[in-house]
Amino acid sequence: MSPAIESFAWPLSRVGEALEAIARATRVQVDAPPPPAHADLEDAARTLGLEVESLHVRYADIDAMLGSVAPALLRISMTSRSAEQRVVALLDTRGKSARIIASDHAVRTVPLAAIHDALCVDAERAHGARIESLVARIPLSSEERLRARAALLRERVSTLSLDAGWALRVSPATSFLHQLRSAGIIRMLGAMSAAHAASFALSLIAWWVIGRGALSGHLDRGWLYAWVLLLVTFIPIRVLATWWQGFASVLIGLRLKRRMLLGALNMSADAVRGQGTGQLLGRVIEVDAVEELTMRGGFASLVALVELALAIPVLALGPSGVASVATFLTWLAFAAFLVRRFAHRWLAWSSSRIAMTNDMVEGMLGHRTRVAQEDPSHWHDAEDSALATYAESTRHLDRTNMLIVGLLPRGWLLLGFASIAPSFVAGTSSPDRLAVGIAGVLLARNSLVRLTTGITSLIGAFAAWKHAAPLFHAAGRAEPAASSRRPSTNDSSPDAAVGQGTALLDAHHLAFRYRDEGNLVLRDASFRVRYRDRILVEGPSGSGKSTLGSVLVGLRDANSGLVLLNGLDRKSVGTQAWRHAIAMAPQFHENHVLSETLAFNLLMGRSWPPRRDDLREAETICRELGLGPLLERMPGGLMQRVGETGWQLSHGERSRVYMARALLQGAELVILDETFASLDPETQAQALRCAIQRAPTLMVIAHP
Ligand SMILES: Nc1ncnc2c1ncn2[C@@H]1O[C@H](COP(=O)(O)OP(=O)(O)OP(=O)(O)O)[C@@H](O)[C@H]1O
Repeated sequence: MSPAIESFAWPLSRVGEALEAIARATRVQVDAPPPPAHADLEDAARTLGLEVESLHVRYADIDAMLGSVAPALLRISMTSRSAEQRVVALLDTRGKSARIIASDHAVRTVPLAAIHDALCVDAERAHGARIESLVARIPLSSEERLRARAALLRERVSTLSLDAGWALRVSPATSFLHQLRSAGIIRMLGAMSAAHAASFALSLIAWWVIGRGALSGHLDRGWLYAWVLLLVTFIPIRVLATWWQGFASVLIGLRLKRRMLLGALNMSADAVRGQGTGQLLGRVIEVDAVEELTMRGGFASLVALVELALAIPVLALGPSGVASVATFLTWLAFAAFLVRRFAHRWLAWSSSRIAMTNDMVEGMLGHRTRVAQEDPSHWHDAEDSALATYAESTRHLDRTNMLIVGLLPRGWLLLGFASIAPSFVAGTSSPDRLAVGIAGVLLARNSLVRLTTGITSLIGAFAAWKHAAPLFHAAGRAEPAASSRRPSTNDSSPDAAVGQGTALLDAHHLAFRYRDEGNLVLRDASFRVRYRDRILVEGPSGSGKSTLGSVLVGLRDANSGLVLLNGLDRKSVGTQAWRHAIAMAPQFHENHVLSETLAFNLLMGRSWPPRRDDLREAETICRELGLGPLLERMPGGLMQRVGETGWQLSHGERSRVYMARALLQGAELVILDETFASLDPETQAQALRCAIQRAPTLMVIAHP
């Protein structure tokens, strides 16, 4: 390894500082306060507006990874085994070189190959000696020996996996503008607008060159060459503008999708349940429309505005400057009136369309009930009336759209030429001014064509946005969870030195009702859960046991009262850290087996892909819960696909998968809500033994 890389790298103990340096260099959160010294890497990154993704990569793929992973913290191997491990703060890569932030905070450029070598030192150390002795036995020149050694080493380690460190991504929860800025998209849009303006300016000059020659009746060779040259220059500029536009739209679309996905995950469980599947599906469908229409409309409108801004001074330079500009501005006012009307109609049309989607999905879900309970002659009444409303609003919309698309550009062409016609007829203006006047009219017409397409798409995007916005805003609610860490009995720091008898969770006078005017489900509930407690919560059906569980775990907020975890409320701890500390296996009807492998379903609380240790632990817990025979029966074992499209787990098997999933989260308190109800007495006893043994603190909710 090049010693320079090692000396530029940060010791592992300063990895938080390296993270902060990258956040500042990439301008993610310039004003963010430094993360608390005790925060782990994931929490610290979140405070800085970044997401951390562990990098596990095969040696054969290291080059490909280096080309696309920046910014990242790369864990390099040390030349001396005793030295402290170090990380390279990779800022970005350009061709064969990379910019890194050295541990003295200076930005340095190093060869990418040096970082590659630094990542491979351990593998070389492990296998190099054997390969060396093998190559030494073959009669080769020294150059051939080097090549053979490198090829054999590559072959030997190519399938091995390397824990390469962490990729850093701007969190989709940070301000969207911030995300665009840090990805360089704003700069790209600026360059695109400048390229469009340059291409319009070129086309105007080209028009002036050819137009004045044609109108004055003599076109010499020099002017003709100039005209051809202008047209040729126009092509690369236009290609560049289109390329930037396409690239920016892909990057913006990607960020929009990630933001919406986070928003969907951040929505509260009750909000999701309250809205119903139809509404939610409608929102998700609208996300696509927002993306599609914003891209199409946004770029077209941006280009149209550049054209408009150029058209007005060009019109003013024409033969009837003031009259032409005044006519154009009046026409624009008329266009604004039509567009406003179109916007109203689109909103009405889009609401009835979305209502129909919602009703259709809800109707499909409740189809069997309808078949069983409704008189067949009334099955389609609601759909007929919704269709009639939809058809009516479509008719209104189409009429205004026809006026906008058909009348606005053509009407202007007539008015524009009419405004310069008097000076043309009277022959009072020079050919130069006449050429410029005609160019102005045509340019203004082009801007109107583009503006009508752009604005109609933007209105569509706005209507779709009204439905998708809750998802977008929900993403912004991701709270900075770095204010505290997970409480852990394994933690050796003094404030976490806990043992049996220490309070883990305190509930003070909890009250909860589902609806403002509804009955209290929890009333003045106060209790304490200590570390290592094993608690049984019993009560009749409907008495509020599951509700209590969901309040403790942080799925619902109590209307009054307080829950404290190690003396801190949820706001101070942070939702993320709270959920790390308290895990629940909800009741059967609120829990799900996803269509994925069994391992995925078990290890949902851990990083994916799983490490070997995670898989081993998952299998051990499954066997302790009596799922051993099932693992033997399933051809894929832990990697067997389960869920709707896979192996259908029985009721009792599923409840133990939920239990294992909760136990595998490494939480301090595990709440099992009626998880044992579906098990036979022998399996029940076995599963309970496992839960008691595995959960640091356990709360079991059950019927008496
Ligand atoms: N989303 C909701 N909106 C209104 N009321 C609800 C809602 N969810 C639950 N409830 C009501 O709150 C009360 C407590 O429900 P909860 O599920 O907590 O009871 P439980 O003790 O766990 O019952 P069981 O033992 O039958 O599972 C019940 O009367 C239930 O009908």
